[in-house]
Amino acid sequence: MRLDGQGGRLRRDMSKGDAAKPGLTTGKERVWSEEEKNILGSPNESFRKLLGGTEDNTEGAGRRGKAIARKGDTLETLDHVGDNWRSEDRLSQPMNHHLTVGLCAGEQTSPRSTCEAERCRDGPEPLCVGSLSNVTISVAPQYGTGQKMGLSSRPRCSAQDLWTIDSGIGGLKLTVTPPETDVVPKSGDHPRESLLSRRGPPFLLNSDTHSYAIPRLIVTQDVSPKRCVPSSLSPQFNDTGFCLDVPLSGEVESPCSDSGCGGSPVPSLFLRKLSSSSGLSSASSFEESEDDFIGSDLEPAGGLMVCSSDEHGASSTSWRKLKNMVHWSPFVVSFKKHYPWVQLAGHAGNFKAGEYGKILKKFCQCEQQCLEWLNRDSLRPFVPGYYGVVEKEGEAYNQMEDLLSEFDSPSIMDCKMGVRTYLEEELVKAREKPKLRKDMYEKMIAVDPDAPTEEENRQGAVLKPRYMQWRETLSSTATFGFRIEGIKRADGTCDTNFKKTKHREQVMGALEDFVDGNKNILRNYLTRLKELRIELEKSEFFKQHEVVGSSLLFVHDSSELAKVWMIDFGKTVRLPNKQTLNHRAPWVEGNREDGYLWGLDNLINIFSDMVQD
Ligand SMILES: Nc1ncnc2c1ncn2[C@@H]1O[C@H](COP(=O)(O)OP(=O)(O)OP(=O)(O)O)[C@@H](O)[C@H]1O
Ligand SMILES: O=P(O)(O)O[C@@H]1[C@H](O)[C@H](O)[C@@H](OP(=O)(O)O)[C@H](OP(=O)(O)O)[C@H]1O
Repeated sequence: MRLDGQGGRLRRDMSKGDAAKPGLTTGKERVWSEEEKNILGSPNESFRKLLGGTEDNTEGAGRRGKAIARKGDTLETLDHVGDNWRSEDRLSQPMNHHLTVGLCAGEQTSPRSTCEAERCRDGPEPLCVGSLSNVTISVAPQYGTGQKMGLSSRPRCSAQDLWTIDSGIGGLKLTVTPPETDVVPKSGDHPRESLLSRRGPPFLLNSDTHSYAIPRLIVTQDVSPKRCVPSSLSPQFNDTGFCLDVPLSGEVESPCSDSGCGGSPVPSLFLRKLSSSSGLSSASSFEESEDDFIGSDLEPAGGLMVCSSDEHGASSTSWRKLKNMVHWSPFVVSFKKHYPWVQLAGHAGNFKAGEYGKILKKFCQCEQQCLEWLNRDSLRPFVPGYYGVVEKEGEAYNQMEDLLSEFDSPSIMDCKMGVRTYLEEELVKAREKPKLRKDMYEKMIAVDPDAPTEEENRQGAVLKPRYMQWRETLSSTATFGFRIEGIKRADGTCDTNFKKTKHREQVMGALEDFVDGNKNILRNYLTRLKELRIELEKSEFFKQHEVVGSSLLFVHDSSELAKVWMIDFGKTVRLPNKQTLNHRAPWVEGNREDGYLWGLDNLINIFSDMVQD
């Protein structure tokens, strides 16, 4: 259930300390919705933004309520009495932490017992839960850097304190959930779906109207993500196929998999225009307006898909993106520059254009938590900057750095890393609840009509792990621990026909073509890959995560600037019980090794050979 200001809720007026008194007025509790992100308070508080709260509309009681608001870098709880909101407490919100808010209001006959039953006690910010559900607000990283969070004016969460506040709104208490919680949703949950439809995103930034976060209030019963336990079962899937009598399905759930879109990589390009900035304008001139986009959602990605390529080769494009450029010397001069945004691989419909230099990728909790962590990890220079979650047209997106923005007519390559492309938990799920995939069968026979077993031909479908394993062995994933997913050359042509690029010579040929024989670019890539390896070997994040389906994005341009970043953390999951991986050991189901570093070693070897040749 989401608090959206629509539904009123009967509640007992606990005012004047007389909580248990029968016959108290009942009224409607109102919760501020996203649309009610008013600027509150007096003029000198005009930067305060309401994040969420409750209002007691008890008849005769006047308007009373409590809310959480943001002002500058601090969060505040606000008391609302009569027509005015006043600031009550200031909270320093730790970066990247989620706030859990307990609304102590509702039909409460025994506040004391509720208070005791829940974790209302002295100590660091009790989670104060009344008869209403918890509310989760998440806060964007830019919210502030304080380490401790204060509480409302009632630091001791006694029953008396709780239920005698103001007009009877039981209190609005905050607690911090550390970010180091496990990120894997409980088995059976599709994280993206569960987040968006079951309990809503933990926080949404409204990209259209604000340059900073305006979280929504979301009611949730369960604020801590669940983890799937690795299977102790031995592998049952192999290349010989699956002979299970199972229903056909368009989807096998997996973290952040977007099966609904079919799963086919669809190169697409955003065609967009950024608002022009004028001469000596300030930072605001960098902000783009959605209205400035050329065209709108003509294809599922939300941008314009003007380039596509298929299994059979390249296609050229007529795309372009306009970007504001500001030169700071000797004068600030702005002009528009054309550069492309291309989605080389991945699920169609996953991306939208974001603010200046940023892109939006469909929200995925795994990815969000990884990006948050990675942005604080030693791997920071090798991942896109992360800018929180934004909402656009009713959907949640992770906002991240557009890695193409610093390049001129970039050449791009996506390499999927690791020896396997499915999580161990996907195997477990597929065993427990096998679902046949007709779409995957069709993709399979399009590449190799002889690949399916007789059984699979009869069924006209395959299981996802079977398809994934077939893709791995057909390409260089199984033999080298990486595979090329797609290449976009400087001339705009795209190629995603690498499903059968398996052998070293084939890989080298593709790389040679990608850099157009330019040894300097190869050398620059090699340097960057080696730097990445050093950081990966040091990284705490990397040690503690099973990294599956993640890619390295290679980008260079004619200036010979050549960079590599890690992208796609939709299937990167934290290991339980302080387990760590070395990312080079062979995978045996249960050990969760992913072969990422082994793949990187091989990639580095290939680049080294090519540089020397
Ligand atoms: N931060 C970024 N900057 C620029 N381009 C990006 C960025 N992230 C992704 N892309 C582009 O989008 C493509 C797909 O990205 P990504 O792998 O994250 O998507 P996905 O839909 O999760 O993929 P998959 O289906 O493999 O899980 C990349 O190949 C790249 O072309
Ligand atoms: O590249 P192909 O041959 O099109 O195959 C897809 C690819 O393996 C994706 O990585 C995978 O998504 P995940 O990595 O998110 O599982 C997708 O599964 P899906 O269709 O279930 O989304 C596959 O269909």
